[in-house]
Amino acid sequence: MLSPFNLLLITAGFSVVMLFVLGSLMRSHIPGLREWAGANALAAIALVLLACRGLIPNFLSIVVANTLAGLAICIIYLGFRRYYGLLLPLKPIALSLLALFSLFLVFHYVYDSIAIRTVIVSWFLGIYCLAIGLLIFQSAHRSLTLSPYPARFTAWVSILFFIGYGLRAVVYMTGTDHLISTMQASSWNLLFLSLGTLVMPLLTMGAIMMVHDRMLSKAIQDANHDFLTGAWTRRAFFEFAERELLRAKRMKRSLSLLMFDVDYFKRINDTYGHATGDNVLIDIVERAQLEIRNIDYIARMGGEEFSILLPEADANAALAIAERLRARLNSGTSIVISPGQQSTEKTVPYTVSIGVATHRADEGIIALMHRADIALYSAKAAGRNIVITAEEAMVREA
Ligand SMILES: Nc1nc2c(ncn2[C@@H]2O[C@H](COP(=O)(O)OP(=O)(O)OP(=O)(O)O)[C@@H](O)[C@H]2O)c(=O)[nH]1
Repeated sequence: MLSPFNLLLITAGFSVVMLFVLGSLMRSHIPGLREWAGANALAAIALVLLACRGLIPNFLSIVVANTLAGLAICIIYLGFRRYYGLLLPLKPIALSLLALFSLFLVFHYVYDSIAIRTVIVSWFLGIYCLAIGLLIFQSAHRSLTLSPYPARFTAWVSILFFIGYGLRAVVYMTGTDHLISTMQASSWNLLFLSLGTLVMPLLTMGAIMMVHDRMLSKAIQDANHDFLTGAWTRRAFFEFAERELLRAKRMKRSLSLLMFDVDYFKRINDTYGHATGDNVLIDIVERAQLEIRNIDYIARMGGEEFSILLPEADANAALAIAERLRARLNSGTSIVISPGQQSTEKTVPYTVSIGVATHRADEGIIALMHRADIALYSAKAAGRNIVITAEEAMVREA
């Protein structure tokens, strides 16, 4: 039967269930999870204390229970701040909780009024819900997201709860409903308690959706980006290449490909160490990014081999970009070498060889890559630190 007692216990049960769901996500180490779990544990205790009204001392079922409910919403709010990497305003939050606790003491032991206490706790919870909603709306752009839906859902749910708590405060401030006990089965009380049962589960569900979204975005980001250089991975490259090839065919536009490889990279590793070799790879991608347009894609295909896909670049444009790139990378790089605490800077000379191919009608991406690859090998055979086109490579081979 729908009674305040049952509603409070059902909500406590929801919070316990949420604890298990949050627990299953803990190993993702996404900031905020600990706070949300802590808040649900506190909410479950607060709700059981509230439900035990009359069975346990009033101090526990009124003052402690409501302060714990307030603490739970504060911690949920802190969880969202942590999720977005924001500072935690612990002092104002502690002060607001102290105020809540003190007001409950006053309006129970000095001037006993359940209506005033209800108004106070409704404002308290409502304002924190509003703060959560506004925080998410303002901070959503800070987070790596796949879809805006989880954050929007959570923010709107928080705003709706703010409205619900505001209405509850108004109803008891104006005496629209005359509250004698929290366990009173009046329509207003049941309505607000029912609404209250949804707060923790829905805010937690929103948080879980946001955690999932971040986990998925991070997994996709990791799968698509080379961990060392930040360039696209081979996997991502093929995706883009297929898409750009279709677009080039459809729009009858050019598409070119550069394949390049560091010359004598093994020697660089052997002379300066593997860490310096890594720095050379990072430097290559940083410099190449400056040379290419924002519609181009640079990918690390493996080891010291890279590809650059050049949409809307014909053979002449591709050759010009390749020459510019070769010249830029040929200038040697200043690399900070950090043995222990001391860091020294030295110039590590390196060069690259580049093969260029421009898409031919009815050619697939594998065939295009193959021709660029042959051009690259031809550049290596020609002495390295040189750009060779696929057409030139064919002439050289003949
Ligand atoms: N530092 C570093 N070295 C790598 C990485 N991946 C591959 N290598 C090294 O790159 C070197 C490639 O050597 P080779 O294939 O002989 O090519 P190369 O010395 O550049 O010679 P050419 O390509 O013929 O000019 C090997 O020594 C690999 O160990 C990496 O992520 N970091």
